[in-house]
Amino acid sequence: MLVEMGQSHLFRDWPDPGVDDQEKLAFFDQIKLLNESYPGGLASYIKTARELLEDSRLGKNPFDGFTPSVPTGEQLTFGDDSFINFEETGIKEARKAAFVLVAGGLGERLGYNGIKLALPRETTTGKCFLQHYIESILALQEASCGYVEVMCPRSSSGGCRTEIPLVIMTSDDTHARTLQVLKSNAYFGMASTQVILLKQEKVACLADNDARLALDPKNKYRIQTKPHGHGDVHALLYSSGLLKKWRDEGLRWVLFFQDTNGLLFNAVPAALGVSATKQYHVNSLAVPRKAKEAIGGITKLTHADGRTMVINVEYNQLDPLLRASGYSDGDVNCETGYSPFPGNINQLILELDSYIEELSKTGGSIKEFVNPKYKDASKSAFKSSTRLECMMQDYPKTLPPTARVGFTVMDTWLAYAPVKNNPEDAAKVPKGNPYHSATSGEMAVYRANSLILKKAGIHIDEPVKDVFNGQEVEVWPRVTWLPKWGLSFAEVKKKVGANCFVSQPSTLVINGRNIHLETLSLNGALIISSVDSAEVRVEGAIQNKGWTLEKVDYKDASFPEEIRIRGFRINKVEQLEATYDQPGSFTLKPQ
Ligand SMILES: O=c1ccn([C@@H]2O[C@H](COP(=O)(O)OP(=O)(O)O[C@H]3OC[C@@H](O)[C@H](O)[C@H]3O)[C@@H](O)[C@H]2O)c(=O)[nH]1
Ligand SMILES: [Mg+2]
Repeated sequence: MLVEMGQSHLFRDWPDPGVDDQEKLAFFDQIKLLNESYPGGLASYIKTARELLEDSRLGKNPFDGFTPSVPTGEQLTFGDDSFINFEETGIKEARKAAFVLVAGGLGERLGYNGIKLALPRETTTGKCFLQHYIESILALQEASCGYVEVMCPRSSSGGCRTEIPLVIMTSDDTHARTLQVLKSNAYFGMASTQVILLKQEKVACLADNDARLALDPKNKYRIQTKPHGHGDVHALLYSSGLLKKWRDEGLRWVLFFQDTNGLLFNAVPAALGVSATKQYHVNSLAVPRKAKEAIGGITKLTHADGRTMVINVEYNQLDPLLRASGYSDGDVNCETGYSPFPGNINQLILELDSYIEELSKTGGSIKEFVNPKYKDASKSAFKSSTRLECMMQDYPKTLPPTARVGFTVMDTWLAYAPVKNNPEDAAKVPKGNPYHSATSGEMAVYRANSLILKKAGIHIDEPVKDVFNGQEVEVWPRVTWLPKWGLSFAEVKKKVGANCFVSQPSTLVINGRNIHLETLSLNGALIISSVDSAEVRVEGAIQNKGWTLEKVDYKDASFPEEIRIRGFRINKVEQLEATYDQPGSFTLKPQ
């Protein structure tokens, strides 16, 4: 096959039989793996690569024949009646959902040495993204089962058996460390069988326009490989057999999400509610997008022949597409101060039946692209080897016109704060655009929680502006809570009274389910923990020196990397710590 596919250069320098035989056999083991892990095998990979490389060489526009325009979608406003209704519907549906986390990426832009899932989402509690995700899914599971028990009380005797599956797609770069974090933390409270790891394989690198495979510079008996992109998740899910198993178990939805968005679960219940209400086959979550922000734009594409689709146009392709379509300024903000195209946050909700139907046709393969960096304008040679890539959000590209494809826009403060950029690059982001750094990711958690409490009626001080690692951010009170404390806005409202106050320098950690803030006035730090069977009312004024933020320079190697990249550490000067580990009713009333 390799010879037929024009790959004889791979063997050209091989010594005679008897020399390096083990290495030669290992070469064929690798070929076998590359062949098996690609839909249609290596021959198909090479054939597609030739076509895409030729298109790239000719400078063909991948959107040739399509005209972009701004699509209309569902716009949600946090906290209004429709939002609250969507959240309630979403929580009911959650027990019919499976979650899929794509976490095979290296995070090259962030440059962190560990896996991104193990990074703290915020450093007040120090809980990592993975723990927060798992606790959020468990909270959804319990809340969703609560509805079942109310609807059919007989099932309550044996408790709710639903376990919402969590699939994590890993790669050789992340697999072992992801498994290790899960195992050493008892899967953060999930059953170990509830979490399924699927490892994506890398794909062969291409050395030239003829799609000759590139040899590993360090080993002439190995082919160089690189990641194929998060689009692999569809083929992996399909070949794993999980989708059909889920369908047989009565599941209806598959929710895809990415490694470092600390706000995502603020948006999940309502977004799922939109999918269920509108019966969307595909629902993409979006936020208002700043021009040139490194997030894809959701775009309506209309072909000359009348076909239309609503699809993500990746951030590096939006500007050229707009320029080629008569928008001479390209990717710019409109009068609202935002790009007219909603920004894709790559949280997709797919309806399971139609997903299986589509994958039965495609096997899960996703439209690929190639992005070679040429040596010069002749486009005859590459600076370094390239490979085919694919993106999970390109899934709708092959759907029939009858498919119900929609999107849901929410506020950025509520739904999106990824950690993708290292401090140096973040500080260079155009003014007014989000930093997407560890600093902004953590500050966004405090801001969102503060704003949610504020909307629920608590008086919260205005934030102060401060600069960490060269990035100016708003610093709100450091408020965090367990997902099961405030899974939805309705839930938060039930637990806070109108006469509460939290000052700007304060820290409030809510570590329990049934904690009611009745008349709390906080100026300092309060860490309150309780078991589920304890009901705690918090009343009165709490005043102490609290927890302060101290600046840390990202170049200061005396601090651990996860602290340096955010530019501050928390100095725990003084706090009131209250723990309720017995069932019963309690009141915390310091004065
Ligand atoms: O091969 C890969 C590459 C990436 N990934 C995962 O995919 C997720 C996204 O990766 P990146 O953070 O590199 O993605 P990007 O920032 O380039 O863009 C992505 O997020 C923002 C959206 O607006 C873009 O449309 C989307 O492509 C991460 O969770 C990463 O771990 C894989 O699982 N495998
Ligand atoms: Mg990337």
